[in-house]
Amino acid sequence: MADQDMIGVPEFFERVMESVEPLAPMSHSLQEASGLACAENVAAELSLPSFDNASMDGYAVVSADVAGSTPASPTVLPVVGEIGAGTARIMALSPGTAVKIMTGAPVPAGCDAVVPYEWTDAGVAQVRIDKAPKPLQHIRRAGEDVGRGDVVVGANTVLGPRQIGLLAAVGRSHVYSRPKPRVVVLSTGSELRDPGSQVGHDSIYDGNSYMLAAAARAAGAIAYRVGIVPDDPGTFLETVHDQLVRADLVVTSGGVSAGDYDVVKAALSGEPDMWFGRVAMQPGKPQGVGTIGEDRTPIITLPGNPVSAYVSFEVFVLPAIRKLMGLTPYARPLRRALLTHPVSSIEGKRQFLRGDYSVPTGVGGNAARAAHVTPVGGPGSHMLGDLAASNALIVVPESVTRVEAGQPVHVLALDEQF
Ligand SMILES: Nc1nc2c(c(=O)[nH]1)N[C@H]1C(S)=C(S)[C@@H](COP(=O)(O)OP(=O)(O)OC[C@H]3O[C@@H](n4cnc5c(N)ncnc54)[C@H](O)[C@@H]3O)O[C@H]1N2
Ligand code: MOO
Repeated sequence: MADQDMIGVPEFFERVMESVEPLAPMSHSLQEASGLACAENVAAELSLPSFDNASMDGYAVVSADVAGSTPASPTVLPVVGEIGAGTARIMALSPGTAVKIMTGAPVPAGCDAVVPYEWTDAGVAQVRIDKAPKPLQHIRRAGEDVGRGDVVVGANTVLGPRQIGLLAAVGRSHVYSRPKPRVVVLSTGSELRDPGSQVGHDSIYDGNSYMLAAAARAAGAIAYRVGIVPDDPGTFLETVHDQLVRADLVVTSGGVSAGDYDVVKAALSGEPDMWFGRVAMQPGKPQGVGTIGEDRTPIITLPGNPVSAYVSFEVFVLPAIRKLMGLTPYARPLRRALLTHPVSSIEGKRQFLRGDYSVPTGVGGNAARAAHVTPVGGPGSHMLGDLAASNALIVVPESVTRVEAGQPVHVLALDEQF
């Protein structure tokens, strides 16, 4: 039976994405910039290498002086000096002489090859050369890697280790990039207690705010776990407003369904920008999104059942965090896998089932090498043990009610970096 009041996952996704905009770029030190999206085209202010230098420890020579050297017919040259890496003094090499040189040291003027130690007797006052380097051999030429003025990192590039290394190598200490969003996480429910305290038959530990804060950090955000707010709309509103000063995004769990104490809905339904409703998915049906406060800070209100909260985070909050960070794609990419056991699903809802996803790395035929996914546990949205035992969500489309073993399905690989 079609439910008129229910919106589809793509529609709710759009609502969530419309509530967030990429954060304004700011200058970050290279240490801080790791994992951020670059917001400028960085042009190298110097070339790499920035001067001709030795690629081997050995002797700087004029190649013509040592041409034809062999063990049977070696060349012997006087060693007239030594240049280590970090030596700024420019030395010139006179023909018929050799200068000891270390890897990375600037080659002296006139030198056009370096003879590695292994091709010599490693002499100090004079050196016997048993093998001839070709012209330019063992010399790293200025600019052969990066030219001065080259764009070394473009806008929107994610600043990973290689980019950070390159920026440092061309002398940049800071880079304009989009900051990590500050995500305030709070959980609602008068039944909730902090781990480490006592629970009775009327109370449970607050797993969600820890889980969601950890998920926000894993997504690249700075997470502030506010913790538990009781089922009192006044206290909830006061707590949220107090947090807005340090929030680029607020994420709540619980209090959004049809119960008598659904505090989040009760507190926020008067807000002009808020939308509460039902989304055609399982788990994760009751949802809310909007903005709050003078700065219109985005707020996403997730359902309280732990698996519902986690699935909703993966499907909606993670993409919102990535949009704030300027990271694309926003949503986790779907992967294809063969189902090892049949699953059934509810018509009209997109089902997210827990699974164990594996990509074989060994040899074998196509089927043997294909990724597989095994369902883990049932569909219950309270099954946190099964969630923790899984590494993927199996996505069953709205129109599908059963998928047989051996059939391909889409999965969200939860630990995949993208
Ligand atoms: N009459 C109806 N009842 C419910 C409906 C409905 O449509 N009609 N929807 C169900 C679905 S689906 C979900 S999902 C939940 C969502 O409810 P809420 O968002 O209001 O969440 P709560 O009622 O506060 O809690 C639900 C459940 O999760 C536990 N919980 C909550 N917070 C935490 C936490 N931080 N850590 C661990 N566990 C938590 C809570 O104790 C409840 O058991 O509503 C259904 N009901
Ligand atoms: O839609 Mo609820 O999230 O199934 O438990």
